[in-house]
Amino acid sequence: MQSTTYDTTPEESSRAILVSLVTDDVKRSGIDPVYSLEELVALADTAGVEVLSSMSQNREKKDTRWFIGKGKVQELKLIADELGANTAIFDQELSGAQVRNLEEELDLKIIDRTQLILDIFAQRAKTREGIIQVELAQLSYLLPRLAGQGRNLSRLGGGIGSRGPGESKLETDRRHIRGRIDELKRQIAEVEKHRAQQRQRRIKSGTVQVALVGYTNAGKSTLLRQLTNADVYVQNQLFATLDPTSRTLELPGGREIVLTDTVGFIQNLPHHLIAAFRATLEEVNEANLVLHVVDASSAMLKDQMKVVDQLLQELGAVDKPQIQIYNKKDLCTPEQLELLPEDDWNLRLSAYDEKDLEKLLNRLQEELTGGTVTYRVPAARGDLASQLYKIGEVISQDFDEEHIVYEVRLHKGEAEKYAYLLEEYKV
Ligand SMILES: Nc1nc2c(ncn2[C@@H]2O[C@H](COP(=O)(O)OP(=O)(O)OP(=O)(O)O)[C@@H](O)[C@H]2O)c(=O)[nH]1
Ligand SMILES: [Mg+2]
Repeated sequence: MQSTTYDTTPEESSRAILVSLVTDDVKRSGIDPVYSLEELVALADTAGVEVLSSMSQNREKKDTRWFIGKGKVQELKLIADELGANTAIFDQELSGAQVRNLEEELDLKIIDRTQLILDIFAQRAKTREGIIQVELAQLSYLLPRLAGQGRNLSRLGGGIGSRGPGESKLETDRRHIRGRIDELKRQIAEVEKHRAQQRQRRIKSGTVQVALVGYTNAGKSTLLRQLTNADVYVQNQLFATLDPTSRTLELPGGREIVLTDTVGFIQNLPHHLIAAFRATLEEVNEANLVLHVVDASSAMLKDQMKVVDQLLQELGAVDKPQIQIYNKKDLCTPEQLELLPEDDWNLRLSAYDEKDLEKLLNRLQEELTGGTVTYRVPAARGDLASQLYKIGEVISQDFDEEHIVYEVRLHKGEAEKYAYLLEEYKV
């Protein structure tokens, strides 16, 4: 089977003007358009695009033909000419027809936020799994936009936004792309199966899993590196991490746990991307404990936490015991620090402060190594057995007349939540 990498080196550097349209829908969505545009600058920067200028328009609704108003299109044309731009990046999703119209009118490469994010992911994808997932997301995004886009893409050559399926791909018909999508889905199903087997093995071996999740650039990889000396990529860039990395970590009491770093979240994360990365993100669902890493110094802290919570909800991981890690404490003003809660479930720290790391380790030790309890469960009740694995680490199991006797070391948070279900089987 042919393998495809869309990670092409830009032939010409992209010089872009960023465009945001603030419609009533955007206002209602609760997304701060100013912050979103700032984030688009960071995304463009991460993708290696030179940002020349940005503009935004307030409008009740988007224009069907041009997305922004016709007058604004002309303004964009003037600015682009004056600054020598070759690209315009829109902060909201465009339809295929809008892209085509804008490209014809402006003679600029037109891309939107989703495409930019997909592009960054394509640059970053290194493992087979990551590459398959990105390609699936790109094709799913492209398929409904295919009509009429081929000409433009082939005309515009390399650079940002062309890391999508290239010219030769676009000459092939939709059926071909659908076939490829099916093939990728099949491969992802295989990946999922493989991951499920790995998880099963880990569960059997009683390994305690802790997942680092959080907004992009919050400091997840830094924490993993600081705690485990893992050689992971830390960058002041968005989406530095794409593929989950796991490392074992020894707690102060000597117990080993597995700590997993995951892909960062962002507001308006393209839907196709979430769908394609489900297998990867599913790791979070298997964790016994979630560490939600937050950049406490960010002015958008609340919004970023909300985005992460929503995504955890979508993944079905919202009920996991979760400790909020308010990271980058060293960058916070005293006023910011004062607003941050601190208790068992909320820790303030700096990933670069040894004392803080010790504090975190002690907290993990406390959370993951509670007391042990013995349960005697009918052998036929597999459903109860799976509950047992949720509330703690099974240290031993013995058969006893159609029953299984489990010795379980309870995880503090989970035990409180689920243990009552098993109360009657306690020995
Ligand atoms: N001052 C300070 N900087 C930090 C701290 N933790 C992380 N950083 C910096 O924040 C930036 C992002 O860190 P990463 O660890 O790459 O962030 P991440 O959450 O893994 O980001 P993605 O992989 O993009 O989701 C880097 O420049 C780090 O050096 C901290 O406690 N204090
Ligand atoms: Mg990272």
